[in-house]
Amino acid sequence: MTKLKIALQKSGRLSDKSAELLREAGIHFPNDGSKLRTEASNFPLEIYLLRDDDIPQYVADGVADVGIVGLNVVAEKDKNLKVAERLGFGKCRLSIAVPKNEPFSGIADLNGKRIATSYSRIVSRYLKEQGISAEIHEISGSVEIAPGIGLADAICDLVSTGSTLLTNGLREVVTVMHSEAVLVARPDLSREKAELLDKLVFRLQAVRKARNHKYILLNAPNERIPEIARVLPGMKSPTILPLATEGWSSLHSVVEEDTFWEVIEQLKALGAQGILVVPIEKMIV
Ligand SMILES: Nc1ncnc2c1ncn2[C@@H]1O[C@H](COP(=O)(O)OP(=O)(O)OP(=O)(O)O)[C@@H](O)[C@H]1O
Ligand SMILES: O=P(O)(O)OC[C@H]1O[C@H](OP(=O)(O)OP(=O)(O)O)[C@H](O)[C@@H]1O
Ligand SMILES: [Mg+2]
Repeated sequence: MTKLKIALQKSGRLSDKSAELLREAGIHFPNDGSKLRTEASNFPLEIYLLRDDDIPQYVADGVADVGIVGLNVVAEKDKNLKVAERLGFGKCRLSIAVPKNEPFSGIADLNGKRIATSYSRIVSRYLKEQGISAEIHEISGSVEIAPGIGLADAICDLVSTGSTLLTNGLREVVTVMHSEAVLVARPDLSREKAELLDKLVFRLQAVRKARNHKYILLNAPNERIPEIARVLPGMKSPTILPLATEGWSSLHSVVEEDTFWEVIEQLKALGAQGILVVPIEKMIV
């Protein structure tokens, strides 16, 4: 039987969330932390646990068929890979930062400067696009220390909360790219493997949509139902059920996580009562 081979980060920022996403998609596999190769028991999937930097190369070489890795690593390694799905976790940005007291009036200030980074390819490409000529110092980690020890004038590294920059006396001045975990695939998969990839993507989408939506139930006077239904269009239209209390109905729908609180405010203003919000496990539209 054909199996799809997937590469996941062994241990790091993406590991737990990658495994959790597969489990939520109903794919079960043993993960005792020491085995670097394992198999799903209920989906034709073989799992390799690797360093994240190696994943694009393994997928490009056909050692693995697909992989979960940060878009930042995909862009840096620059292999011929297809992004099959954005996964919505591991969100961060790749930014240029300078010592906090250093004046910075624009990207042109980087001309002739030394920039320390682990992302030399992305940074070179970016500086070239911007017409800036700077010296790039490639280092593999602890990039934020570079200006403090006289190794560079600026850095380019991943930022999420900004606390690492703050602790190291740096300030973010330019965002080079936004990143999140993505599922990447080799573009030349066999038909059987491409079908398995489609099945996997379908399941991941169902999990992701469910995570981004909530199921909402509320009571409302019948005369307010049309207005409330406009605020809560749901997947097609809301379900409306009569309550035992004369002149009242119960309305069920789905609401997006991002707009959730604004929608609740509007519903309250429209006279909704007894609002219940529950998580959705899977969502297939
Ligand atoms: N602060 C952050 N917030 C959110 N996501 C991040 C953050 N830092 C990194 N990431 C994302 O997680 C990915 C993995 O980061 P991690 O620090 O685990 O990598 P690593 O140290 O290179 O791991 P490995 O040992 O596998 O090489 C990054 O490539 C990026 O996409
Ligand atoms: O903006 P913040 O929330 O502070 O996050 C940014 C830091 O996170 C990442 O490092 P990580 O903590 O993963 O350590 P690593 O460099 O050892 O991989 C990244 O390289 C930054 O140093
Ligand atoms: Mg790495």
